[in-house]
Amino acid sequence: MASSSSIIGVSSIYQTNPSLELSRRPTATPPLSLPFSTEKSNFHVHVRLRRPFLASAVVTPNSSVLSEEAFKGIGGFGKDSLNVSESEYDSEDEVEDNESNEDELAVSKLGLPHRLVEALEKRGITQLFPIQRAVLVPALEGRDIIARAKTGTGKTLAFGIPVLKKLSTDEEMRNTQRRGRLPKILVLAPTRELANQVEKEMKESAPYLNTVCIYGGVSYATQQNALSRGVDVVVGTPGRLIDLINNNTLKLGEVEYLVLDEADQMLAVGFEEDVEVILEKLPPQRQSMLFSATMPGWVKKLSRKYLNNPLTIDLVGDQDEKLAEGIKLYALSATSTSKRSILGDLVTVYAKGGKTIVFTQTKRDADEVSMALSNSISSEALHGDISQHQRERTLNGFRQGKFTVLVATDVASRGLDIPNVDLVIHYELPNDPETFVHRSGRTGRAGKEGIAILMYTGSQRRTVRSLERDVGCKFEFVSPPSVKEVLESSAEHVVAALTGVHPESVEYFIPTAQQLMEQQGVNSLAAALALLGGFSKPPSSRSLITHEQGWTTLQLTRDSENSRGFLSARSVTGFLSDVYSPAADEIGKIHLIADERVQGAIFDLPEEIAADLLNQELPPGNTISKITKLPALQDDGPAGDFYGRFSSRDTRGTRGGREVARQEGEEVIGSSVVIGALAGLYLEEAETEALVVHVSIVGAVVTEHLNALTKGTTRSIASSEDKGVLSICDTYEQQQDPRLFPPESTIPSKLHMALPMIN
Ligand SMILES: Nc1ncnc2c1ncn2[C@@H]1O[C@H](COP(=O)(O)OP(=O)(O)OP(=O)(O)O)[C@@H](O)[C@H]1O
Repeated sequence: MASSSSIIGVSSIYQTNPSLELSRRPTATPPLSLPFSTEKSNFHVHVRLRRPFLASAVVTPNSSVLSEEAFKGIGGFGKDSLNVSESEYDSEDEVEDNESNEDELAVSKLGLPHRLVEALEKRGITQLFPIQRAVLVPALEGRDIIARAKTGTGKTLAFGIPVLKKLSTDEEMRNTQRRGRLPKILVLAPTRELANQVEKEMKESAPYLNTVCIYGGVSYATQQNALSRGVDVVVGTPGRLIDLINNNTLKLGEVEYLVLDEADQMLAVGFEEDVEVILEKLPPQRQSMLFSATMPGWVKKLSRKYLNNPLTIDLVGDQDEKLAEGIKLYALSATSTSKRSILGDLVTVYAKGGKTIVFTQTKRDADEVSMALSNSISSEALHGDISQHQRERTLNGFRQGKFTVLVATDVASRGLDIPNVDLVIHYELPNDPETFVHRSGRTGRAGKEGIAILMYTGSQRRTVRSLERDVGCKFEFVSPPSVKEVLESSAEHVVAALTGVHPESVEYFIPTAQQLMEQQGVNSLAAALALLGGFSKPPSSRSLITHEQGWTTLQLTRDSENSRGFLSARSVTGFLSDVYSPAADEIGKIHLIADERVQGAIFDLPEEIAADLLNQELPPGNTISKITKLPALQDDGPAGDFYGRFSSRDTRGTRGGREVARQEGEEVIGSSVVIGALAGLYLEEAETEALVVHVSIVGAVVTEHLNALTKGTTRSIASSEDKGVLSICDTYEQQQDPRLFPPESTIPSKLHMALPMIN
C-alpha cells in the first residue's frame, strides 16, 4: 500500500539540517483552523537542548520554537536539563517566539472547537505536551503517523485532540446526533483496563460525543445497546470487537480515524491476527496512527502493511535512555526466598506512603505475593484470571487509594495512568526490555518523579546488565533496607498520617494524651507511633546475609593468642558443634571476616537457636555476638551467595563455596569442583543449581580456552561433577542432559590440560 515514509526524530535531527523536507500526500482534509500558517510545504524541526538525544524534537509548521514553559512539568524537560545554548538562537527570534510559543501551546489558542477546549481546560489540560504538539499538525493534515514518546508523556491526547477536533468539527457541520450512526473513530488497545482508561479520557475531553468501550468479560447487552443508540468513538480490545463485528452489531464501514495504542503490542504475535481481522472491515480511505513508548524496528516494517506513507515522530531516539526522565532506577539482588520478606520493607522505605505496583511473571505469584504482603500492607492482586468485574473493582480501589500496593502481572504494565504511583517493583525480571520500559513507566508520569526497583537473583546478573544496555539506563545497586531504615520510614509515614487527623478528633483525645504524657512521658507517644506503624511487636530478626526473616546473623571472633591456625568455614562449624551442637546442625551461611588482624567469621542461625547459642558458655578467647552491620568479608559478602555447607534444610541443594570446597570438597563435592576450588575458582550458587564459574576469575589460561570455546562471549561454564572436567553449559538441565553434555572428546585437550596445570 504505502511506499515511503518520513521520519521526524531525534536522531534525524542530528544528522540533517534543522529544516526537514517531509514528503506529503495530498489530503482531502479541510484546511486547518490553527492560528499559525500551514501553507508552507516544509516542517521545521528545532532542537533546544544541547544534551544529545534528549527527546525534544518538535515539528512545527512555522519557524518558531517551543518555549521552556512548554517543557515545564514534563520529567527531565525542566529548565535545568534544558541546558540551552544561547548561540543556538537568534535573539530577535527569541523575543518574538516567547509570545508566539505560548500561543502555539495554549490549548485555547489552537483553533480547537470551543467545547473541546472547555472540556480539556476543565481537566487541567491548558498547554500541549511535546508529543501532542508534534503530532497535532500532521495529524490534522490527515497524515498516517507512527509516534513514539516516553511513558506518561501524554500520547493519549496526542492522538485524542486531533481526532476529537476533526470529529467535533465534522459533527458540528453535519449535526449528526442521529440514532444508529456508525463510529468514525476506532481506538484499539491491548487490555481491557487500558481500553477503559482511553474511553474515559476521550469521553471527558469530548463529552458531547458518544464514546463506547468494547471489551470482553462483561455482558454483551450493554455494549450492543450503546452501539445501537449511535456512536462516534469506539475504543476496544480486539477479541470482543471481533465478536461484535461477527454478530453484526458493530459496523466499522464509516471509520475515518484508526488508532493503535500500544502499537507494538497490538502488532505482536498473537494480537496481529485479530487486528488484521478488524482492519479488513475498515474503509481503506482512512487515517491511521500508531502510538507507543516502545517501537521496535519490526513494528515500523510491519506497519507499512497498514499505513499510507506514514510520518514517524520519534521523541525517544535510538541511543537515548528509553525511560521517562523522572524515574530513578535501583537494582537489588535477592534470593527467591528472601524476595518476599524484603518486598514489604522496600514498599515501606521507597514508596514514602504513596502507591506501589509490584510486577510478577505469573498470576499465581501475583496472588501469593499479594496475600503475603497483605498481612502488613493493604494489597490486592490483578491478573487475567480474575473476573472482569473484580478487575475493575480492584483498579478503582487502587486509584482511590483504598489500598496501596497492587500486585499485578503484565496485564497492568502498559498504558495505565494511575495517579501517585511512586514506586514500581519488578519482583520478577520482565520478559523483554520493552516490558521493562512500560512497567517502570507506571510511575514518573507527566513530569512527576518515581522509583523503579528491579529485584534479581544471582544468576540473573547478566540479564540486568543487558537491560541496562537495551534500555540505555543505569541502575543503582542497593542492599535491602535495614531494620533501622524500615522503622524510621514507617515512623515518617505515621507522622505524615497524623497531619491528616481532623482537629475535632484530636480535641477528644487531648485529655488522655495529657494524662499519658504525665504518667509515661515520651514513651507513650513512641508506643502510639510503634502501634500505628504496625510494630506493636519488635520487628522479627532477619539475616544480614540473605535478609530472610527468622534468621539472625552472629559474629564469632577469636583472640589471636588462643587461635589454633586460621579460622575456616569448617572450623566454625566444628567449633559450634563443640559448644552447642544444634547450632552446627542448623547453621546457614558462613563468611570469614576480611580484616587480617581479626580471627573471625559471621554466620546465620535460626532466631531461637541463635538466642540459645548466645547463652552458652564459650571456651576462653572466643566471643560470639549479634551484629547489626556486616563487617568487610573475605569473599565480598553476600553477593557470592555461599552456603557454609550443604544444609539439610536447604531443599534446593545449594552448593558449597570456595572455602568449604577447599576444606570439604573431596568428601562432599565432585572432583571437578575440587579442581575448580583449588584453582581458586569463584563458585556461585545459581538458580539452576548449575555451578557457574565466573570467567574473569578463572585465570589467564582457562580464560583463553574458554574464550575460544565460547567465541569470546561471557557464557558461563558449569562444572560437571561426575566427569571431572569443565564443560560449557548454561543450565543445570543442560548439564544433566547427556545429549547436550559435551562428551570428553569434544572438549579441547588444552582445556583438559589447563585444569591439572592449575591444580
Ligand atoms: N497537556 C497536558 N497537560 C497536563 N496533563 C496532561 C497533558 N497531556 C496529558 N496529561 C496527563 O498526563 C498523564 C499521562 O498521559 P498518558 O496516559 O496519555 O501518557 P502516555 O504517553 O500514553 O503513557 P503510556 O506510554 O504509559 O501509555 C495523564 O494523566 C494525562 O491526563
